[in-house]
Amino acid sequence: MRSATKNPLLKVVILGDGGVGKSCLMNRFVSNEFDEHSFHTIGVEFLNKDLEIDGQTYTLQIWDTAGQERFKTLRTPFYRGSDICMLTYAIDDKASFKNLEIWRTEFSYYADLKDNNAIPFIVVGNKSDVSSEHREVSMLEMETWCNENHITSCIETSAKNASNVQEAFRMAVQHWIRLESRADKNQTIVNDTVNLSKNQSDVKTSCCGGSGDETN
Ligand SMILES: Nc1nc2c(ncn2[C@@H]2O[C@H](COP(=O)(O)OP(=O)(O)OP(=O)(O)O)[C@@H](O)[C@H]2O)c(=O)[nH]1
Repeated sequence: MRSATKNPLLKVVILGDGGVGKSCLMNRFVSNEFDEHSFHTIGVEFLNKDLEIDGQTYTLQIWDTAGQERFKTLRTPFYRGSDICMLTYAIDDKASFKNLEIWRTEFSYYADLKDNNAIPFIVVGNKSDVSSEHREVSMLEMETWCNENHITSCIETSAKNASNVQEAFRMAVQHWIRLESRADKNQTIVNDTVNLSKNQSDVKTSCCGGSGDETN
């Protein structure tokens, strides 16, 4: 998180296969608009949007990336410094769901993650408005994959009818808040440990000083 502005600024990257609806999700969330004929993204685009949670306003800097393989070199430099990674697929496209693993690996590599748990991943199954005969991925499959990959946040959305889009971003930030407060607690423990060893070395010094005085 960068704290140059008054509100915490969170960098959110949206990843997933071309055509799953990443640009539409961002535009629905930021502008409450939907484009039936959205064009493929080339490289990356970003938009900012404020979100309030428990009286605190967070500025989300949302990076919409190009899902097509040919744009890989254009998108990957933008992964570093991310606070939240949204792994997206379309519920009527099984291949896009299967590719989540590839997206997660690509993100972890180029964001230079040491620990996958250090960044909130959220899995988003978009196009939940499609009719049941077109559905290729069930909720259970999504939840199972998330459990297996230790991802605790997942949700189905529709950028088309606006279902759960606000909730998806809210869920991601809430997850980030939980991880951040856990990291703060760990930092407090580390600081206490350092202080404790500092006190011990103070004691040693005065001991040595004391014995030195005695020999003189
Ligand atoms: N039915 C339905 N269609 C959607 C939804 N979201 C996006 N689409 C359609 O899916 C197509 C692709 O949407 P985009 O948002 O451009 O997809 P993208 O993931 O950004 O694609 P790339 O830029 O190539 O990575 C467009 O025709 C959208 O209108 C949705 O929730 N429901």
